[in-house]
Amino acid sequence: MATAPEAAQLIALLLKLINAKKTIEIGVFTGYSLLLKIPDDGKASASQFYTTKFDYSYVDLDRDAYEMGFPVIKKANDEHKINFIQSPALSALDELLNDHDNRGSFDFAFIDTDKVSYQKYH
Ligand SMILES: C[S@@+](CC[C@H](N)C(=O)[O-])C[C@H]1O[C@@H](n2cnc3c(N)ncnc32)[C@H](O)[C@@H]1O
Repeated sequence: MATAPEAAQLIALLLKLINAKKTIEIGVFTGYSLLLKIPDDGKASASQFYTTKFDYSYVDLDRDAYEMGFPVIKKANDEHKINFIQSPALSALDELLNDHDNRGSFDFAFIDTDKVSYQKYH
């Protein structure tokens, strides 16, 4: 299920207020909430995922739902900015932390995934 519009607007406002440059979203579904997080000058690619300091990464097990929302992402001209990682969240996060440059480097994280694992994501 996608984020409620009013929660999404709050997230977008917070991101603007803190001028977030590096963010991660765990739980993408069709991508509704990811479109809120990318400023006009944002850019990311799969090869940059573990290394850049200016990055917008999105992790989800399910690529099919993301593909369903992809035409809207394309219409917004944001497809080249998105680093979609198809992976279980915990292994993606573990891999991310293997690169010490990533530790403490994210300005914002939106966790919107399996609720029973939330404690493990911190
Ligand atoms: C509530 S939806 C995300 C909604 C999205 N943030 C939005 O606002 O449009 C939850 C998503 O988490 C994904 N998910 C569930 N368990 C996961 C896991 N262990 N690792 C990665 N993704 C997972 C599901 O495939 C689903 O797409």
